[in-house]
Order: sequence, then structure tokens, then C-alpha cells
Amino acid sequence: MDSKSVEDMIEGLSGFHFSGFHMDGSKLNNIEKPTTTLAIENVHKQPFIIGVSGGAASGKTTVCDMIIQQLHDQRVVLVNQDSFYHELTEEELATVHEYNFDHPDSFDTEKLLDSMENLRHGQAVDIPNYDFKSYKNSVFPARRVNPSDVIILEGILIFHDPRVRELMNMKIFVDTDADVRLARRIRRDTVEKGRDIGVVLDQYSKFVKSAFDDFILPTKKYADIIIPRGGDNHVAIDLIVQHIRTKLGQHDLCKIYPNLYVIQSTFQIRGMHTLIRDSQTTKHDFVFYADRLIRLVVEHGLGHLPFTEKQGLYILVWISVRGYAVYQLLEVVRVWRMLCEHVAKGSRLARFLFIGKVRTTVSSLFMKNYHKTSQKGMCCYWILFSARAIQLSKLFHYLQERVYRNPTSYFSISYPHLRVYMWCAKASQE
Ligand SMILES: Nc1ncnc2c1ncn2[C@@H]1O[C@H](COP(=O)(O)OP(=O)(O)O)[C@@H](O)[C@H]1O
Ligand SMILES: Nc1ccn([C@@H]2O[C@H](COP(=O)(O)O)[C@@H](O)[C@H]2O)c(=O)n1
Repeated sequence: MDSKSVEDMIEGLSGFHFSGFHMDGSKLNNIEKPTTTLAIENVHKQPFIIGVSGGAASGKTTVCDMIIQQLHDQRVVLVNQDSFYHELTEEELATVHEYNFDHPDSFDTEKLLDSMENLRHGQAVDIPNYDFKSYKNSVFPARRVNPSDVIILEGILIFHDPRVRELMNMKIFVDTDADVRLARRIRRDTVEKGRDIGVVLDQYSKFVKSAFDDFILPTKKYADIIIPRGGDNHVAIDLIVQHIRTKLGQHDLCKIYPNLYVIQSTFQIRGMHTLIRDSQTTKHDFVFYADRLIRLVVEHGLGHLPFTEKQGLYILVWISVRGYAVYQLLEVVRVWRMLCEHVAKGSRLARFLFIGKVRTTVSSLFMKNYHKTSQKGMCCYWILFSARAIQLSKLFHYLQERVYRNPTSYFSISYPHLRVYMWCAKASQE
């Protein structure tokens, strides 16, 4: 249904002019309507890029491995910042214990950016395999990394350069206590890297500790998610994986249809989808849950309608109605027509601006739980009028006398430039 026919339908129902509900028809007509197959072919799939940072031995690799394990049905690749350490010169090699491997300049960030850009644009890259023993990245053959759905970039300083940060869709910081990190580092560097404990401790006090305070910790503020206790934090990892799955699900469709909004999947929504698909579900429950799902879609859609900010006096009329979605809409239109015909007529005002459905939680908040909005089939709508010169008393009187039998309360909220009058009222029909 195009914007014109929506307007026509409501105008036809009301016989009254309304000004706020304007969708720009020309804009709508100009929206590209891609044919699905063509669009899919032309759209390049952008990977979902996750950055995982934190101090050395904080558990970054462990967290990445756990995410990859849970996303086993997706194409996921891991890129380590370690792979982009600069090769040391002979001179630097001779005094390697004086080299600061925790300083941002020790990484070839240009090369890292280059590789990430290629991966992002669907090209395979060769990532060097850094050798911690020889301090070289040419000892082992490079690793071929193919473009994937998810790219995880892990390293102590991957949030340091803003250009690298900007590539990321999600930034995670693994936050582990300094003493735990040091203990793990000593074990790893002595056992796995065969280093002398004295050298490990020396490196830690000379470079690692201060670099953490000066360069790594300050990047924590860029993180979207901070995981305390690293790999031990199963709840955080489960939530991250759930979020990535949601984002991956939305990815393709949103790219094909730029004006498509996907409602976030919640346990409640998934539960209702399960119920309406279940052959054992009764007819009554099927209608009830299908109705609730439709309402969520309509409510979400209303939030995306174009609007213009206005200052002035507004009147917000709340209506609580019981019944299925179509009945509720008809009831709201009925109330609106009555208000337009009997209250607005004759005064210089009151142009209807918008009708919207209120989330039940918000409704019950405003309506002080007077109506049990969580009851089956019960929900709230609001109608907004602009009222430069409206006779408020006339409106409230009319509402009280004619529209509703049991008006409950009325109160107003004042902002510097906006006054909102709330009328909490209940439609009489059950
Ligand atoms: N939750 C944990 N409990 C015990 N040991 C851990 C835990 N997380 C990591 N480790 C160990 O600590 C060391 C560093 O972990 P790793 O995940 O490689 O950290 P990073 O990638 O931040 O350097 C590894 O030897 C690993 O086995
Ligand atoms: N040749 C090198 C290169 C780096 N390091 C240390 O590794 C740490 C970073 O690696 P993580 O896997 O722990 O993130 C960093 O603190 C460097 O000091 C090294 O010891 N030798």
C-alpha cells in the first residue's frame, strides 16, 4: 500500500484534514525496488568485524577461540596483531632485550590495515606467521586467509589506531587482573617460548607494565563490551555470540533493502513464532499470538514514520481498548472521528497529528497500572493533537461525557517549550 492510499483511507474514514501523517510520496516512489536475485548478485557481502583487545595474557586468544567454537556454523577467521610485528634489524636483534614489543610502533599497522581492507572487500590475503623465538615473520610460510562472514582481529593494541578501530563492528576488551596476567605470562613465556624467568620479569617491569598503563588501558574506553575474567565468563561470551548471530541474520537482507529494519529477535518473539508454528497450538492461542506479533510489527513500523519536530501545545489522548488488532484500530479511529467532529470543529485548532500504539510497559507506567494492559487483547493507543487555541475544557468535558464512561485521571507535564496533557481514559467496549 503506498503512502497516498494510506492517507486516502484515513481521510476517507474521518472526513477530516490531518497534517502530521505525511509520507513523501515522491520519495517513496523513488525508492529503488531491487529484484531480489539481481540485488543479491550485486551486493558484496561485508564481513562482521570484531576487535578483541586487552593486556598480554589476559585471555584474548582464549575468548576468541570460544567465540569461534560457538560460531562453528559460520565462516569465521582469526587475525592476530602479533602477525604484524616489524621484522627486527640486525642491530635490534643484537640488543633484543632492549626492544619494546608493547609499543604501538613495534607493529606494521599499514600492512595490517591493507590486509583487513582486502578481506573486507572479499579478497583472500596472506597473513605472516610470526615466530616469537627468532623474532621474525618470514621463518614460517604465511597463512592464506579467505574472506569470511566474521573476522576477529585480536591483539594488545588493536584499538590504538583510529583507522583500525573504524573497521570494527564490535569491540571487546578482555579485562583481567594484572597479577593474573603476569602469572600466566611467566608460565607461557618460560614453558611455551622457552625463555628465562629473569628475562621475562625484566621485560615485564621495563616495558610490559608501563605500556599497558600508557597505551593499552587507555583504549578500554573504545570497547563496546568489557569482559571481566576472560574465558571464564561464559555468560558474556554467550551474549556476544547471540549478538553476532543476530547481526549476521540481518546482514544480507539489510544490504539488499536499505530501508529494511529488522526487529531484534527476543526470547518472547521466538517463543511466539514457535507457538504459532506448532500444530498442537489451539485456534484461540494461534490468533492471540499471531495478533501480538502483528502488533509488534505495526508498532515498530510506526516508529519509523517520518516526522517533523514541532514546538507548541499538544494534547495527548490515551485510549485503552480490548479486542483484536483490527477492532482496536477501528475503535481508535471512531474516537478520533468523534473528537474531530465535536471538539475540534469551530475552534481554531486541533489538527490531528499522529496515532500510535503505546508499548504495554509504557502504558502501564503512565496509567499507573489502572488498566491491566498485560491482559489478553488489551492495549493502549494515543492520539496527538496540536492545540494552539484549543478549548481544553471542552475537550476534556467531551471525553468525560461522551467518549468514555470511566475516565481515570488527567495530568500534565510541562517542558520549557512543550506542554503535554495526558488524558488516561478507557474505551467502554469490552
Ligand atoms: N580462564 C583461564 N584460566 C586459566 N588459564 C587461562 C585462562 N585464560 C587463558 N589462560 C592461559 O593463559 C595464557 C594466556 O592466554 P591467552 O588466551 O593466550 O591470552 P592472550 O591472547 O591475551 O595473550 C595461556 O597459556 C592460556 O592457556
Ligand atoms: N617477539 C616478541 C613479540 C611479542 N612479545 C610479547 O607478546 C605480548 C603480546 O602477545 P599476546 O599474545 O600476549 O597478546 C606483548 O606483551 C609482547 O611483550 C614478546 O615477548 N616477544
